[in-house]
Amino acid sequence: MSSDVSVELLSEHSCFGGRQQFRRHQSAVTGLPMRYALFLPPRPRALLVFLAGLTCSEETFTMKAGAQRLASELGLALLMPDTSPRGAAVPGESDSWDFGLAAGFYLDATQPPWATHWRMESYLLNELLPEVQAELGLDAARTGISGHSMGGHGALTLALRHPGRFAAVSAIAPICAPVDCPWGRKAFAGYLGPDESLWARHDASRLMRAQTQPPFAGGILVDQGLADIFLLEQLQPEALEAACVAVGQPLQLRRHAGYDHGYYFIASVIDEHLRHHAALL
Ligand SMILES: N[C@@H](CCC(=O)N[C@@H](CS)C(=O)NCC(=O)O)C(=O)O
Repeated sequence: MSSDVSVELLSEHSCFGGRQQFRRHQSAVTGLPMRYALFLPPRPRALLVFLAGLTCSEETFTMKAGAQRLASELGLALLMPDTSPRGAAVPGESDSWDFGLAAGFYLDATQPPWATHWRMESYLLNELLPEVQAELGLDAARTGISGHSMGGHGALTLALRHPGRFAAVSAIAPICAPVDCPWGRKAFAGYLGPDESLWARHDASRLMRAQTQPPFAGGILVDQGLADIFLLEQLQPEALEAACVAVGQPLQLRRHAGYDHGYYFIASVIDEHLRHHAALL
């Protein structure tokens, strides 16, 4: 258990020789209590942050992906943050499933009424991650990031926006070009306002194109199901692929016939993501 008294252990479960914990702590950044899940293998030698998608919480990946068995074997601690602040009672926060609650998009909102609490980027980078890294004695060279859908967007953009903070990156069915898709446009308009020039700073494909040299020498792994109903309109992996080609960034983009957007797909490819990170961290 964390030695930090401000971290509350909500539950703990033995799991593949390690411990699956659910925790809550008070965030100064969001001004709210925040929940997260942490899987601790018997001998943690690296840390993988996994960001979940729209409608999810810290429980979703933890309970559905089946990542703990191999993570335990590889010595990977797994950190699963929540997908937005909760409990702020911002008017309209639960009006739609793709904006507000469980739809934080891993950025800091600048627009009222979101800007006060919806600060997931600063919360993750300046608060949660340093806290967990310090507890485990693991630095950035031993930290990777991955995610699914909105969380894949989060993994790619946070790694690109914060060079040196993550030594490995991967994503499963990520939103690759949010400036050009309905989910991204709705979120960015609401959280960042009407000036679209500011949106590009949170768009993985545009951020990649702006690189002067390939940022991830170890390569990026992306898996995408071809029976994913969100593929064409929302996810657009071809935009990330083209951006990586343009800057010489190695990208392994694997397209899987028959797989949809859900956790059966994630469970089917998660082992290779864990191995990707374990090899680089
Ligand atoms: N709420 C939407 C879909 C939301 C959705 O597919 N969310 C994805 C992330 S974008 C997810 O992981 N959902 C949780 C789950 O499948 O357990 C719907 O019902 O059509």
